[in-house]
Amino acid sequence: MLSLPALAAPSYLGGRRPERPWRPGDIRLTPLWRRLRQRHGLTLDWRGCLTPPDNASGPPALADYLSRLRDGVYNELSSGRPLFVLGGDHANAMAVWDAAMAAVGERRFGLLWIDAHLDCHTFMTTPSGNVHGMPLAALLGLADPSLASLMPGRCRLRPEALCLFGVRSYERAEQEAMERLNVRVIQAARVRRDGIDGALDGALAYLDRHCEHYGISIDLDAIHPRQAPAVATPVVGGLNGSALCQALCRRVDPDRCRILEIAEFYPSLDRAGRTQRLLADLVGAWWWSRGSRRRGWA
Ligand SMILES: NC(=[NH2+])NCCC[C@H](N)C(=O)O
Repeated sequence: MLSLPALAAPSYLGGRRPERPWRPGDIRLTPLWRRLRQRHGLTLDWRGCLTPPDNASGPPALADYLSRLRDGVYNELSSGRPLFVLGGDHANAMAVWDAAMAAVGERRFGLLWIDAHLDCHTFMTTPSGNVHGMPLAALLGLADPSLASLMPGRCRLRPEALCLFGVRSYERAEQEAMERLNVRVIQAARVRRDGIDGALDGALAYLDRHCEHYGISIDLDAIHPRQAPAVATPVVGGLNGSALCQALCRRVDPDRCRILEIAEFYPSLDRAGRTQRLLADLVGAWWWSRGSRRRGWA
């Protein structure tokens, strides 16, 4: 049994609906732990669990949370080991990827962002006011003052080192922002047309040209809502979960990709452990990609 360094970040402060924070070892998450162990030979080596204080809400609480998360991720990555971060809503990404860029070097780092949404709003353009729809704007340096005040660090993601994958729901303003920066966006329709292997090959070949190391951020709503119901903002027509796992396992380069974030996990919305099992398979696919044993890391 191999143990994978992991951080729990069950914050829903930037999300659309509240959710009771879970903890490592939580009995409600048994399908996840069990599948990881039995199918993938993995246990999670919990390096920490960052929970927001009870009844926390509003921007100051979120800013405080993100800064703790950023420090937690940064400390883990400084050890040189790989890391899996399980969230919580996608506002967490502002902390996770800031820390990754600080640890790895901003100019060497890229990001594969697998998501139904573009998550590139600011407080000036958001239709909902939810910060989980804004992390990429913050990371790309497009934040308005209110969004900037939530940011836990100063790193900037280079637009050419970002590739979005599986997108199918967005508003005009964020689409324009992405187009202005010339960010590579591979829409879900394109994935359907080219096949997931071909489309993922394209995404990773693109990142290979623009960065030395990359992270992967998976918003569970990228996947078809029938397969991953435990999300707050489901969108029809998602990626096929098991095909995505297989493609990741075949294509991700374990030497260049050391950090995986899985976000928008709302355990209370799951049905019969479906999302949890898929989540375990995504983690397994990443960890064992290209038959890697990730030697020298763990
Ligand atoms: N991380 C997410 N689930 N993002 C969904 C964002 C939905 C919509 N674009 C909004 O800003 O409200």
